[in-house]
Amino acid sequence: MKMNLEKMYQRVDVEAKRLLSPSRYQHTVRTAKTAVCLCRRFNADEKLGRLAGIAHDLGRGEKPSVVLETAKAAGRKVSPEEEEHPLLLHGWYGVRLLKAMFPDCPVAVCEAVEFHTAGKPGMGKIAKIIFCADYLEPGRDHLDRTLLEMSGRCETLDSLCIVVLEHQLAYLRSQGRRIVKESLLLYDELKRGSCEEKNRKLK
Ligand SMILES: Nc1ncnc2c1ncn2[C@@H]1O[C@H](COP(=O)(O)OP(=O)(O)O)[C@@H](O)[C@H]1O
Repeated sequence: MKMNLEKMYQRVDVEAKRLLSPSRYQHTVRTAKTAVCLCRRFNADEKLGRLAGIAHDLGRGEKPSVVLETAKAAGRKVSPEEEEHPLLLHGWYGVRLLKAMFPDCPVAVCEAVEFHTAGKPGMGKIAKIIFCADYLEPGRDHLDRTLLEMSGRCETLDSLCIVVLEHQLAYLRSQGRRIVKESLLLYDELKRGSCEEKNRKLK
């Protein structure tokens, strides 16, 4: 029999508490709550958003070197950015843990966990919500008034993703960090979509 999403949430919550530091666990709880708010705002399934929120950092408790070795041993293609900064692989690792617990975990939740750090073009609604919720949950140090005001004004989930991505990419560039290709492709895709939307409205 398929386990329901509430039971899955409760089991992942216990696992997240066990695997993560107290502050990282609190971040996952706030991300789940923020995800529920975004699901209501953008008309997505709240139960999926809540589960993906509590699960998104399951892989964050493992040492980055172990995650990198596991990825290589499993035959996953590792990009130069991931090789240099294996923390980027914690979403991939987290999905392995999640699927080991629930082989029938919903695809939308797995996608959200796997791609929550850098995003990827074509990702679905729940993945976009977790991408934003992870960045905008109220405990984040980088939140300032401008970011909160801009986020609050967004009428669509895609425009919220653009605000989050622009903030995140500007920060990474200011630190001289290499940016993952998928983030740039996602950004292009979202910007193209928003131009098409504007053109449609003008017609
Ligand atoms: N698009 C990206 N390209 C390159 N590095 C990134 C990108 N997005 C996030 N990172 C880096 O990956 C690491 C993990 O990100 P994240 O999971 O958001 O960490 P945290 O939850 O601790 O803020 C961070 O060091 C972050 O700077």
